Amino acid sequence: MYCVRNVTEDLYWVGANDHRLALFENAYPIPRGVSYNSYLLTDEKTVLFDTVDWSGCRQLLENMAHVLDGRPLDYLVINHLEPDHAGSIEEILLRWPKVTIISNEKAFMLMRQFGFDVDSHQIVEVKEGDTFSFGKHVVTFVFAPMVHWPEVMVTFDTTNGVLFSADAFGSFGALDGKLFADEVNFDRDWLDDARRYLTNIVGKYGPHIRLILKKAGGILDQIKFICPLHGPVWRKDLLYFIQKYDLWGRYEPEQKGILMVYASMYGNTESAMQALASKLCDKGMTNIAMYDVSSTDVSQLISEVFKYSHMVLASVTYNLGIYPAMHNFLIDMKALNVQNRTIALVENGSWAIKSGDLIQKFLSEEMKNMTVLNERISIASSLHADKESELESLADAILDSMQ
Ligand SMILES: Cc1cc2nc3c(=O)[nH]c(=O)nc-3n(C[C@H](O)[C@H](O)[C@H](O)COP(=O)(O)O)c2cc1C
Repeated sequence: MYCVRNVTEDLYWVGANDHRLALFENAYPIPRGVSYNSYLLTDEKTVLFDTVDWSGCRQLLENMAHVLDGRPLDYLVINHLEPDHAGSIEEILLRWPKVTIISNEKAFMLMRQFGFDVDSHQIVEVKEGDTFSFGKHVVTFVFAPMVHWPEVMVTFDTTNGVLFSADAFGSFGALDGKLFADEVNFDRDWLDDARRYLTNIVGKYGPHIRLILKKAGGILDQIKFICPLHGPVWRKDLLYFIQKYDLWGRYEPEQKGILMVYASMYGNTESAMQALASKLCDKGMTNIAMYDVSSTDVSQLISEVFKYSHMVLASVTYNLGIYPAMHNFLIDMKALNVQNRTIALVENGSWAIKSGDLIQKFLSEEMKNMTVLNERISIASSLHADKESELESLADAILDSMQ
């Protein structure tokens, strides 16, 4: 059965939802599923903007057949060549051999690399700022390299203000009918997944996010819809989401609050973190999120890192090193260019306590603009009541640093 929705009068969402995939990019858990968004414009010419993952191809074809209603497909615009969007290109070319493909030089190179037979079809190679008319609708192409691949471009329809934003402004989560961000409680139900999507996938490329925001800044008043390749379409309150992107692209936190992450084998480090959290709450700071590094997917931790201003990292010593899951979290933060955070450390060990120094060294030498507080709690196996004052001082130091 076809499943389409109008974005505007003559623009249709013709994508597919996926609740079966467990790991996006074979890496990120997606318990809420994901959508592959593809859009079909029915102007004097018909135009498909990007395709879907191969797994959604049948749905795409059924949706297209319904909207086209016997008309041919005239143009295929490819903004992003990653297979979760480009996987159905070859099928489109087989079914509509007369279609003209519009994309850029790098994307055409990738199409050939991935084995799509583009050279036996009409192609139009566009450059930054080129325009193209499909009848009523005139679009312009804006390059957005590394958001999230080098060939990425976004297409702006100057006629109706639709921005086809590729992976930018996307989110994990299947749509399940609700196409528009204003049809869901985005802040409550979607923001965490939108942040987890962006920060894990493109977090490393903050400067590139800032560049595309700068380009969009020039035409902000003309953008009426943002149509990303995953997740809801934006037609109201666009600035809410643009401002989040601005923060994430600058590695600035969304909230003053504390992310507490611990690595604990037998529960003593965990117990110390609970005691510290209670002290912080006693003193009035309740915006705290606590995670066990061993049982939390690192993509969720990364998302939380981008949200909160402060962190407490607590780790046992393990074979004279940092506990492996905590070490992995640090490596991930570094890989994604996380910066501008204030961190307090708690370490634990039973005979040679090393984890605090090692984490401090990693944060100071391997990462940028990470402030580590001087106060640190060092636990010999378990935290005893005589260390209550140290707990108190650490809580005070964290709160002072939040002023
Ligand atoms: C495989 C293994 C390696 C460990 N290596 C060290 C170590 O190098 N130095 C140390 O002081 N403690 C080491 N420990 C002990 C733990 O770090 C220690 O018992 C800690 O207090 C446990 O805290 P927890 O209750 O939060 O798990 C090791 C424990 C295990 C199981």
